[in-house]
Amino acid sequence: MTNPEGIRIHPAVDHGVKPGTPSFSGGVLCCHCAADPVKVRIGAQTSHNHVCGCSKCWKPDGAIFSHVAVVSRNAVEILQNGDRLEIVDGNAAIQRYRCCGCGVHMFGRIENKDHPFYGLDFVHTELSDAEGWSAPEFAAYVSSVIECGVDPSRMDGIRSRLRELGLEPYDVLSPALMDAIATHAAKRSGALPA
Ligand SMILES: N[C@@H](CCC(=O)N[C@@H](CSCO)C(=O)NCC(=O)O)C(=O)O
Ligand SMILES: [Zn+2]
Ligand SMILES: [Zn+2]
Repeated sequence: MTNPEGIRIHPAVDHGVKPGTPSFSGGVLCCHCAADPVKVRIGAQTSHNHVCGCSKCWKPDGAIFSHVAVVSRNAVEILQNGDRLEIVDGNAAIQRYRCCGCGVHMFGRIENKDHPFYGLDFVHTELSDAEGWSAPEFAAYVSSVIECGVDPSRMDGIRSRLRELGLEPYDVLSPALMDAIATHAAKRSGALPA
């Protein structure tokens, strides 16, 4: 891999995307507090893992993208120090719970039952030291990195690097997820049978 500009997409993919293990069944996410971290158990394999350039998702220092996947909300269990979790933005579609000590987002939850992704929580599996989590499949909200302060002149290089890593860049979500959102909307409007 070339990466002559030294673009740092995210530490989990910067040295190549590692494949997941289909039989993998979960692990424990820990926040970055050195002592007594918040811990959240994810009791299932994740899906739709992607890197996300939006300004709302949590990114580790130096990374241009977050690394985020979804899992059933029923598989998410707070194990310790849940009293340190606070909602970042109660008006957002995804209510992200961050540790008030270190700022790391532990999970994001959708409470609106009409949302196309209701029932799925958003999680950052890099917070677990277990191996086998699903691999990122694409890059979402790529143009949004400009909203986070990336100079627009860097976008060609960033998109090339994403393609080199096998993470096709999209300015919203992948076609499969956009089709799922549109199908949900069509069923609600009656344009397609429910
Ligand atoms: N340009 C905006 C985009 C923010 C955005 O819509 N983010 C998406 C993807 S997050 C995970 O893939 C989203 O669904 N947000 C809902 C929410 O954050 O509640 C920006 O960069 O801010
Ligand atoms: Zn913390
Ligand atoms: Zn995002």
